Amino acid sequence: MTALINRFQGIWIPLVTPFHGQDNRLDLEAVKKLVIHLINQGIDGLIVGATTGESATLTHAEHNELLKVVLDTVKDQVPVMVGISGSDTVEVAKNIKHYSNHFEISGFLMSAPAYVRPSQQGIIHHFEAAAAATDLPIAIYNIPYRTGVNIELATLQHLSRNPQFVAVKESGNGDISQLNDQISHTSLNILSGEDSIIFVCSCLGGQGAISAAAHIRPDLYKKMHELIGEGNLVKARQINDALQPFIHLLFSEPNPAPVKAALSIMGLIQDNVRLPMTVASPELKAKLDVALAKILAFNID
Ligand SMILES: O=C(O)C1=N[C@H](C(=O)O)C[C@H](O)C1
Repeated sequence: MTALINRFQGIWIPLVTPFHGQDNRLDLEAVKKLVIHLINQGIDGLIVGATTGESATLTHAEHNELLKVVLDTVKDQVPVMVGISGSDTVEVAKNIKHYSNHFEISGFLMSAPAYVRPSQQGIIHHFEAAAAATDLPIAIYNIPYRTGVNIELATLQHLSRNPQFVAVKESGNGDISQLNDQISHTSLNILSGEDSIIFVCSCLGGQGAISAAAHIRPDLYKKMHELIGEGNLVKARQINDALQPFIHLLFSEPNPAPVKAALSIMGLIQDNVRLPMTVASPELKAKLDVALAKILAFNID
C-alpha cells in the first residue's frame, strides 16, 4: 500500500473516452494515441472511467474493453486506477471485486453514492464494503456538486484508519477551508479535483491533482506543482496565470465536452460525446482554438 501512496501524487489524468462514428462507438485507436501522448508529456497516472471518461454512458463490456486497451498501451509506465461510481453498495462492491480479479490495476477512485443523499455513517459503510471487496488501494472522490452529498472531515478521518484508503480527490465546491483541513488533519494524500485551484491546493501542501484540464499540457501542471514544492512561487504563479484563462474556458460548458473539443483540434480524438452530453458550442470552439494555440506555445524555462 505504501508504494501506491508514494505513487499517488503529481498530475493524474481522468482519461476522456474517445468515441467515433454516427453511433459513437469506442475509438480504441484514439485511446492508444492519446495515452501514448499523455505518457510522453510526463503524467503521473491515469484514471479510466471517471466522470470525465463519461463512465455513466459506458456499458460494463465497454468499460472492460477500454481498460484492457489502456493497460496494454501503458505497459506499467504509469499507474492506472479505475473510476467507480454507483449508489448501490452491493453492486459497487461487486464491480470492485470484478476489476480487482481480472485486471492488473493499481487501485480505484471511488465517489460517494450519488442522488440518494446518505448519512455520513452510510457513506462510511459504503466505502468499507468496497474496501472489503479488494486488497487494492482506494482513493476517495469527494464531489458534492455531482453526488449531492459532502464527505465530511470526520468521515475521512474515520476511513483513513484503514490503510487501503490512500488519498482524497477533493472537488468540494472550491471550499478552501475544507481542503486545508483535509491536508492538515488527515493522513491521506490530498489531490485537487477542482482544476482552477490546483495551484492553491499545492501551496497548502496537497500532493497534486486529478485534472480534466491537464489533458492539455500536463507538463505545465507538473512543473507548477514541482516549483511550489521547491518554494519557487514566482515561477509557479507565471504558469498558473497562463493556465487560468484556459481552465476557465474548459469549464464554461459541461465537462468533458470542451476538453474533447480541444483534443480534437489537436488531432488526437474525434469531437464526439454521448447524450445527454452535447459537444462544445461553435462559439466556445472558436475561443478554444485561439486559447489552445497560446497554451501550446507557452514556455517556461
Ligand atoms: O473525472 C474526473 O476525475 C474529473 N471530473 C471533474 C468533473 O466532474 O467535471 C473535473 C476534474 O477535472 C476531474
